[in-house]
Amino acid sequence: MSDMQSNGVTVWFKKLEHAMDLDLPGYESGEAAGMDVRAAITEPIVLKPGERALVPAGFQMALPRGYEAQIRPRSGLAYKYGITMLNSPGTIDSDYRGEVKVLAINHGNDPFTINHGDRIAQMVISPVIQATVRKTDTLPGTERGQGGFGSTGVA
Ligand SMILES: O=c1ccn([C@H]2C[C@H](O)[C@@H](COP(=O)(O)OP(=O)(O)OP(=O)(O)O)O2)c(=O)[nH]1
Ligand SMILES: [Mg+2]
Repeated sequence: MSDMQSNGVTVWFKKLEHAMDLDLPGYESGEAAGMDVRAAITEPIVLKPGERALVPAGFQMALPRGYEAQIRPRSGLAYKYGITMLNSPGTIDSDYRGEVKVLAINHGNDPFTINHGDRIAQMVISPVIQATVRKTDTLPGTERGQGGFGSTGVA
């Protein structure tokens, strides 16, 4: 992908031993927001309804400072089988150098098998802001005030 297409943001990947036969995460269409992430496992994982598993993705990565990667569900797996990410969106910090993993959970009614190489999740690269944290005893007032959790009605 050219720098023009990628908005000048480069992400570096290092494949791990157990994933040498797999494609690195990749965009499946020209303007896809997420790169699909594959399961890098030595034997299939069977998730019974309600079960979760930390699925290795087979790579380490380096994001530029000021960016995160979000591990999100694929809607097809969610719709057809109830497979999602328990911590969605999972957060990959730009200073993380461990193997990326996917925390999958089966919210469906049937056991679901994850095989080596399956596209189990997608990963979106996103800018983040690290705010300056300051302490005060008085916050600026607003029209909403403390109203929340449906205070404006439902329809
Ligand atoms: O779906 C995920 C979520 C996290 N991570 C890795 C990358 C991330 O940078 C690190 C820490 O994640 P997070 O901050 O969400 O977890 P934590 O429980 O706060 O752990 P820590 O104390 O290590 O920050 O774990 C993944 O590989 N997959
Ligand atoms: Mg953390």
